[in-house]
Amino acid sequence: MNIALLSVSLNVHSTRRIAIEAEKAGHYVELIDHTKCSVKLGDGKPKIFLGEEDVTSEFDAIIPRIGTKVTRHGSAIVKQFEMNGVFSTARSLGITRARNKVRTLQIMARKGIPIPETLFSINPDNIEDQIRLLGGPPVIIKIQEGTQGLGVILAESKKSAKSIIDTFYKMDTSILLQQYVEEANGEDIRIIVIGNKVIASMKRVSERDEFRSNVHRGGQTEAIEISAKERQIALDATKFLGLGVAGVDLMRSKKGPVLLEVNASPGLKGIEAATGINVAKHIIEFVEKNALRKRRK
Ligand SMILES: Nc1ncnc2c1ncn2[C@@H]1O[C@H](COP(=O)(O)OP(=O)(O)OP(=O)(O)O)[C@@H](O)[C@H]1O
Repeated sequence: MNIALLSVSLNVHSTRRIAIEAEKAGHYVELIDHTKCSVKLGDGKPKIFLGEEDVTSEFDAIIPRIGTKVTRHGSAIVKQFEMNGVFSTARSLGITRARNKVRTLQIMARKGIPIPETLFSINPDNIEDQIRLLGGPPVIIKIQEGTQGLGVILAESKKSAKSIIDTFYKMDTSILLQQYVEEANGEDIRIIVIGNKVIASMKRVSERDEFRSNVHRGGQTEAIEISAKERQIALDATKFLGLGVAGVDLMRSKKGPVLLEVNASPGLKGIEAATGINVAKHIIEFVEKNALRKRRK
């Protein structure tokens, strides 16, 4: 099978891992830098170009690994491959939904998936009311498009919460406010879902004097067993967003597990190291099953 890895570089660990497993399984795999792709619409079938090369009909499947800065363009390229009948491990709609924390939480709330109490607004006139609606400080303030824990702020007092929120509103930065899940103790859970199955799960534990458990913020990882409820939340969240492969983040709150967010291109380094599970191989097996099925239709 011919597989395109939509990523900016093979130097990205997860991209490289997937390429290695694809080659081991006997596939032809090519890195397609989506930032260098263009789509030509008009007469005839829409065409996708990598630079000057026409790559419209080169691939049976694509595996998107779209970075935060180019979500819109990246998902448009994914959409074009999809519309041309190529199997993708993530639908373009799923990529854009997952990238937007508010959108994700809106969908989850509608579907009855438990999430932390969350509020979004752009109004600087009633910040005190907004904090009160969340039960008062401490509150978490998140930049909507943040990643790796950057742009996630813990405001412990009303004074600091007000000044931070006010600053973001005045800067036109989209944020959301969230109840601080203190009892999670700086820990969260990452669950990898591939094709409606939980493949691996790990706990991330934050460093001392840090509430964010992201590996990029010094969090330590270990494999864990998850509960039946956590498993169901991960499977449902992935399905509701329309993703084939996802990294679902949960926290254990006193009300039970709550969903934090869903990643459409989850990193593989931490989870493979913590669990010893070959996640990249599972992704390729998922592609094999589904791309072949799509071709047979
Ligand atoms: N409401 C909350 N209460 C307590 N801790 C939180 C809350 N929200 C986030 N955290 C902590 O901050 C970390 C980063 O939050 P979040 O996952 O929302 O941000 P991110 O920057 O999008 O991360 P990622 O790189 O996983 O996409 C979480 O892993 C968790 O440890």
